This record gives sequence, C-alpha cells and structure tokens, in this order.
Amino acid sequence: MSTSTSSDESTTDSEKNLKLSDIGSNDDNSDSLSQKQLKTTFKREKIKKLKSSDQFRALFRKNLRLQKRSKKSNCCVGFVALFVVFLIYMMQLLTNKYLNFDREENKNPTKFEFDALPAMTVPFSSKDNGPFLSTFQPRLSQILTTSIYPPEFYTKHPTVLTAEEDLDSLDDYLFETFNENDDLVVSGFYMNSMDLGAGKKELDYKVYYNESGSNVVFGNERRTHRDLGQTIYLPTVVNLINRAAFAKVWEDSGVNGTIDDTYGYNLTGPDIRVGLKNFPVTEGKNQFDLVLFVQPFYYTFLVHFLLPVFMIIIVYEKENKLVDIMIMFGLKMKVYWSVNYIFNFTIYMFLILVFYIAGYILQFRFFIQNNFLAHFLLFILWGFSMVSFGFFLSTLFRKVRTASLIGYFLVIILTLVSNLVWDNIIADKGTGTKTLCMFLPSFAIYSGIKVLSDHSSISVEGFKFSNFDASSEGLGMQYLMLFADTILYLLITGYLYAVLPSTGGKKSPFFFLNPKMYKRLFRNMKKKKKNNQDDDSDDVERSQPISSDDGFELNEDPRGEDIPEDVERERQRVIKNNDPIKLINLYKVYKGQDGNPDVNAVNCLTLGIRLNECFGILGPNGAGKTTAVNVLSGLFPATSGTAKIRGFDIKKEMSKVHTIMSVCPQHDILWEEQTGEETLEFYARMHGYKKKKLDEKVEQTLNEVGLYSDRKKLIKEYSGGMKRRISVACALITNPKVIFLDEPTTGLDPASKRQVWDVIRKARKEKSIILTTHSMEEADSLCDRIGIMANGMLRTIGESQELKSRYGKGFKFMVHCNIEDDEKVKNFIKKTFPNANEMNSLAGTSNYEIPSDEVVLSEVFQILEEQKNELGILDWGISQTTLEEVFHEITRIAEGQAQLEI
Ligand SMILES: Nc1ncnc2c1ncn2[C@@H]1O[C@H](COP(=O)(O)OP(=O)(O)OP(=O)(O)O)[C@@H](O)[C@H]1O
Repeated sequence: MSTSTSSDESTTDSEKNLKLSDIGSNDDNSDSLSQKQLKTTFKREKIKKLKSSDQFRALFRKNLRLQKRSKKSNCCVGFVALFVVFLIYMMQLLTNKYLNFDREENKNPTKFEFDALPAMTVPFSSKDNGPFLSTFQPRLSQILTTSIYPPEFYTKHPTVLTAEEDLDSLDDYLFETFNENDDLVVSGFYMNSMDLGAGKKELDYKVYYNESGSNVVFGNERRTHRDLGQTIYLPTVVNLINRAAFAKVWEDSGVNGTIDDTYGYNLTGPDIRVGLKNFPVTEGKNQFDLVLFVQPFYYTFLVHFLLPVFMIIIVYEKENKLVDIMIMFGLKMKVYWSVNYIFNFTIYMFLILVFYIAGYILQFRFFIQNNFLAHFLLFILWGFSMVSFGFFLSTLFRKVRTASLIGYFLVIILTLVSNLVWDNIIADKGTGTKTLCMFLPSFAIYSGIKVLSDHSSISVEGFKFSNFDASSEGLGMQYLMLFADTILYLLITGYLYAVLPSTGGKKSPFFFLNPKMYKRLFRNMKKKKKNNQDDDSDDVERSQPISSDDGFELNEDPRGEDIPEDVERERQRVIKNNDPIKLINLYKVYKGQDGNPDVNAVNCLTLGIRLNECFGILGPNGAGKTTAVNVLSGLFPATSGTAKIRGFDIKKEMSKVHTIMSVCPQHDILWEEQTGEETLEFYARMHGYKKKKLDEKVEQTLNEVGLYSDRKKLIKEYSGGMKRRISVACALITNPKVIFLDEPTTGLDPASKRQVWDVIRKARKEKSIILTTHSMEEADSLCDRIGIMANGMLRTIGESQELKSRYGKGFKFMVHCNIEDDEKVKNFIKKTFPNANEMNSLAGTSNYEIPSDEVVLSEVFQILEEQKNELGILDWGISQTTLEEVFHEITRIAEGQAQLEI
C-alpha cells in the first residue's frame, strides 16, 4: 500500500503528519493551525538606520578589490603612462644632445684647454681679406677700436675684436661679454709670440672664433650675423691680425708707409701659427626644443587616460544591474557617488604621483622649472573635473564594451581636438571664447599645460605666480574653469540619472521646476535637523502604523463580479488587517515598444503577507510574478496603486523599505571578480556587521547554503547552482525583515534545493517572505500560503491544502489485483465509493477519481486492510490531487477567460 501527497518527498516528518491529518478537511476559512502561527498584527516599530560610514567602507573595499583584479586595464594604463614618460624623456635627451649645442662641453667654459686645440697654418693671402680690409691698415694697438664694420654696427656693439693679456682673462672676457652683454665680440686673439724681425719671421697667436664659420653668435636671434648685413669669415680676422702684426714690426723698425696688397705679397714666407678655438658659450640657448612642441599633447593625453576607466567602473555596475541590487539592499546613492568619486580620484592621484616621481627623477623641465603649486593645482583640479566628466559620460552608455571602446577613442579625440583646435583656432580668440570653450574640461587642462610648457623652455624662466604680467598668460582662468566644470558635470550627471530611464531615472525632465520639490527638501532638512537633536532617533527610522485607517480604498477589480471568491476574500481581509506587507490595487503597465500594445504585467493586485509567513507566488511564464517582485523591491515604480512594507509606502518611502528588505533576483546579480565570501562580506558590512561578528555571520551563512568550502573561489568560477545559492545567501545575510526570493532554487540539484529550502524555512521567523517559483514541490514544501497568478491577476489564494481541496477533483485511487479478481474488486469499489469515476483499467490495475467528500481516510485504510486478502487485492494506493493539477486547472480557467476577452 502507498499513501502519498504531492509533497511527500519534500516535507519533513512532522509536516507530513500535519498534512495527512489535514487531508480531506476541505478547510476554507483561515483558522488552520499554520494560520494561527502567522501574525497579522504588525504595528509601528523602530528600524535601525543603515550607517553611511558602514556603506562607505564596504563599497570602498569592494572597489579596491575589484580594481586590483582588473589586471588588464591596470596594465594598459600603467603601460601607456610609462610609455608617455619614456617618450618625453627620450625627446628631452635628444633635444639636449643635438639641438642645444656643446651643452656638456661648455658647462664650465673658463676651464677650456686652449692649448689642446690643434694649431693650423693659415695661408696669408690678401684675397681672403674681405670687403673692408683692402684699404685698411690696422695697428695692433688699434685693433680693439678699429672700424672694420659699418659705423651703425658699433653703435650697437662697441667691441668687435679683443685681446687680453693672458688666455684665462681672454677666456673670461669673451665668455662674459658674449653671454651676458649685448655687446658683440666678433673675435678674440692672444699673441703667443711675434718675432718678425730680421730673418725670423715667426708669428704665433690664437684666435677665438665662432664655430658657425662667421664671427657672430648663433645662439641668439639678436646676434645673428644678419645684423651686420654681411658675412665675416674667419680668414678675415686672421688677416687682420697678421696685418696688424706686420704693421707693428714695421712701425718698430721705423718703416713708414701703408700695407697694401703689394706689401703683403712682398713679405712672403713668415711662419704663421694660428690656434683656433670656439667661443665659450653658456648652455641652453637652443631655439628649437622638441619637448616643448610635443609636451602639451603628451601630458594632455596622459592625464586623460583614466577617463574610460572611470566610466567603465560605473557602466559595469549599471549594465549588470549591480547598482540596482545594491540600492535594494539599502545603498544610499549619495554614498555610492561619494565612494566612486573619492575612489576614482585616488586612482588618478596614484597615476599623478608616479608621473611626478618620474618627472623629478628624469628632470623634466616641466616639473623642475615651473612653480610646483602651479602645476600641482592644475593637475588636482583636472582630477576633480575628469571624475565628474567621467560620471557624466557614464550616463550615455549602457554597455561596458561600448563604453570602453568609445572611451579610449574619446581620449585620443579629446587630446587631438584640444591640441589642434586650441592652438590653431581658440588661442588667438578673446577671453570670452576661451572661457566658453573651457566648459569642455579638456580645453582647460590643455591650455593650462600649454602655458606651463611654454615656460619649460631652456631659454625662458619657469612659471611663477609672480612672474607673469598683463601680457603673459596666467593660469587663473584654467583653475576657475576646471573647478566650474567639476560642479557643472556633477549637476548634469545628477540630473540625467534622475530623468533618463536608461539610468533608472524616474523623474520628469522638468522636475526641478516643481516648487513642491523644494518645499519637501526644506521640510526634510528641517526634519533631519530635529532628528539630530533627538538623541535616540539618530540611527533609527520609525515605520508608520499600518491599519485599516491608512486611507487605502479598494478599487474595483477589472473582473468585476467574476472575481474569484477567495481573491475577493483576501482583498477584504487585507484592507482590514495590519499585515507587514500590504499590496493595494497594484498595477504595472509596460509601455509597448515598436507599435506593440502596452502590457498589463500586474493588474490590480491586492494581497497581504503576514509576519512569519512565506508566501508563494505561482504562475505560468509571463504571469507577472517577477514584475510584482520588482515593483515591491523598487526596481520599477508601480503604474498605480501602492504597497506598504512594514509601514513604509513604496511610492514615497522606498529608500526606507530598502533598509529592511533584501532580494534574491531571478537572474544572479553578482560581481564576477569577487569571491563568494567577499560578496557576502560586502552586503554584511553594508548592514553594519564588523570584525568578529562579520566573520561569524559570513561563515554561518556560507555553511547554510553549502558553499563554505568554495568560499575563496571567484564568482566567475562558480557553477550556475553555486551562483544561485550565493544569491540566496546574500538575501539572508543582512537579517532583513522582508525578503523577496524570485525563483531561488532554479537550476539547483535536488540536494542543494533541499538545503536552500531548509535555510528559507528557518529564516522566516519574524520576517515576511515572498517567493516566486515554478516548482510545485517547492511551493508545497515551503509556502504557508500560495497565490496563483495569470495574466497579471491573482487567480486564487490560500494554503496549499485549501487549493487542492478547492480545485482538485478529490482523491486518486489505484488498485491492483489478479485478473481473475478484477470484476470482484471493481464491484467492491463501486459499492464503497458510489461516485468513483474509473479513469482506466488494464491487466488488473485500475485507477479511479473519488470526490473528496466520499473519502474519510481512516475508514478507507480500515476497510481495505480488512478486505484486501479476501478480494485478492495485491496492492493499493490513494493520493490527493497535486498542486500541479490545481495549477493546470487555474491556468486553464485563466486562458479560457482571456480567450473570451479577446
Ligand atoms: N521590461 C519589460 N518591458 C516590457 N514588458 C515586460 C518587461 N518585463 C516583463 N514584461 C512583460 O510583462 C509580463 C510579465 O512578465 P514577468 O517577467 O513579470 O512574468 P513572470 O511571471 O515573472 O514570468 P516568468 O515565470 O517567465 O519569469 C510579460 O508579458 C512580459 O512580456
């Protein structure tokens, strides 16, 4: 013999006994034993507020952990930063080496070894005289003042050729006049020996000349030989000295006359030794500094590089509905944004720190030449505005893939645009245009870097707050605009998040024009101030009493008089009772897309869930179960009607509801890069668990859902069933008062399912649970009451047993006997159960449906056990109508009604 109910496999022994004793009771009123255990009297209560500091800590740790694990993007950012630093370093090196001539050599020009230069013999030829010497006869004593250049030149540059007593003083003199004065010293010479007396003919001297080949300085525009209007060659100077030397010899020897070309040729054959040496010059007078050209671009690019990272962090959590789930667990959005702001800024500061260290170690002129505060302030303000700008951009993307692709592309575009557009178009415009353009923060940072970069040249002084006058560009406008951009983009982000449906925005685009909003804000501020003065109310919320005088009024159900009796009875019960969860006339209509009609996903749902109750919602696909849960948990707003959860109205006080509820959504919403343990820790921390208590709670919950041994695995390494279990664990760990479980055991193996059932069963104490499921076994086993929905409406409601009695066709009775006894047994059945309906009969096995009012189980047992041997019954069994059959019956009726409506 076998006797079973549909839930036999799943129920505990005590439950089985209870249900067997209930079989056939056909109990329609709500006075059964389990009903008595459920409390409907829910009153005003104090609810502990979630602390912002706990949430801050939990979020910051989570962000830090996830950032550490996003190795790819970190490596990418690190690599780009290093590459840019390397490029700048190489350029500076190259610029210094090849464009800033003799930098090393001339560091200490006075120590230059004159004698180390090779001596050379210069042919003495009047043909090299140059244009001014053909008629000129100098004396050595005259050389310093003699005009060999046009007169106007001397008004500017009095000293042309100089001689000093010894090499050192000549060296010093040339260096000083050449580098520090405006006077132009064309050349210098030192006479080593001069013996042109009879038979000797020796002349040994050394000439300082400019390496460019002309006797002028290359390093400064003002001193180019173009000032002279002609080119003076080295041989000219050599000839000048030679001539002066000979003139002196002749003067000494009393020869009178002039030196002309003929004279020169007559004096053939003297040994003339001329040493040649470059002018000593100061270092760093180069005209073209490659670094200055590329530096603004590179620096702008580098500081933009974190922009996509900031966007991705937010879009990832938006795309995967992680923000939504955190909100449902009580996250305050102001904490969310603050943490992300501070966290992103910290990452940025880390990059800037590395940049500064590299900059100072590698001696980037941008850093060492300019005032520290000037560039530091610029980078700090850019950091603030970039984080705000990143927030703003994050509102425009729904998918991480798009955000990262476009984000990195945007970095290049913004850098290029700011570089090209600013340099070629905006830089020459007036302050108004510049200011306007700086509302794009990239322009502000680019122009700031450009100002500092212009001060990083070797030839100019670094930027100091004191050294710019009206004509030179300061940084005030950049600082101001970066600050303004920070505020502006935060406001825009806040606005877009409030109104854009894609970001979960629910407000009208003109919400800020509504004076009520400001009144409410003002009232809340006043209330908060008052609460703060009140000692004990600081960390508690007070829920409002729920009662029949809540002002709730029942709308007429769309079905009118066709409304099922039990559903109408529940509606009347709810309005009179104080259930912790009360749904009143709840509607949710999804607007039809692409010409499709609107969908009434939830249609005038009115029901109540009591304390200690686990309420099951069953229904076919598309019945509206998930939508109902989503509306109750605040994912979507209700179209009309409302619900009160522990006294808080979901229309007005959803944020308070979030502090006392938790949810296990239909699809797992988890951070793939966190371990199971870290995920639970996150939610527990958000709800104020700390240290030892936190560890204990996490360990206990992991054990309950059977994931303790897998706690260190990343979520992405979890199987589907493991993810489901961790989602259930998340819903339980925060010790909520109201739990929404949307198909919590989908995909679980039978053992895991049973484990989760045990956890839920234990958890319902002092709580109210709404559970949606497709498993009749689960509903039968776990739920104190069940509501079956179809097409958005509640079709029936009651305890499992009630529903079976109400919608089932009684009992199923099976009897098996030898074929020769078949007739005898059939007659016995007909006599005992006159209304029994034979469903089928084959080879001695017959199945019957027996109306429940004909069955008194104890009598059936007795009769059959007494007569089975006499009748030749080999086996028999009786089972009640299953919940599945009830479900099919309800959906069949609902479909019929829907057909009629069409
Ligand atoms: N975001 C949405 N936009 C438009 N229509 C939606 C949306 N979500 C659900 N619906 C529609 O609302 C109705 C109810 O869907 P819902 O997901 O609530 O059903 P369900 O009972 O949870 O189904 P299932 O058992 O398959 O999870 C369906 O007709 C569905 O197509």
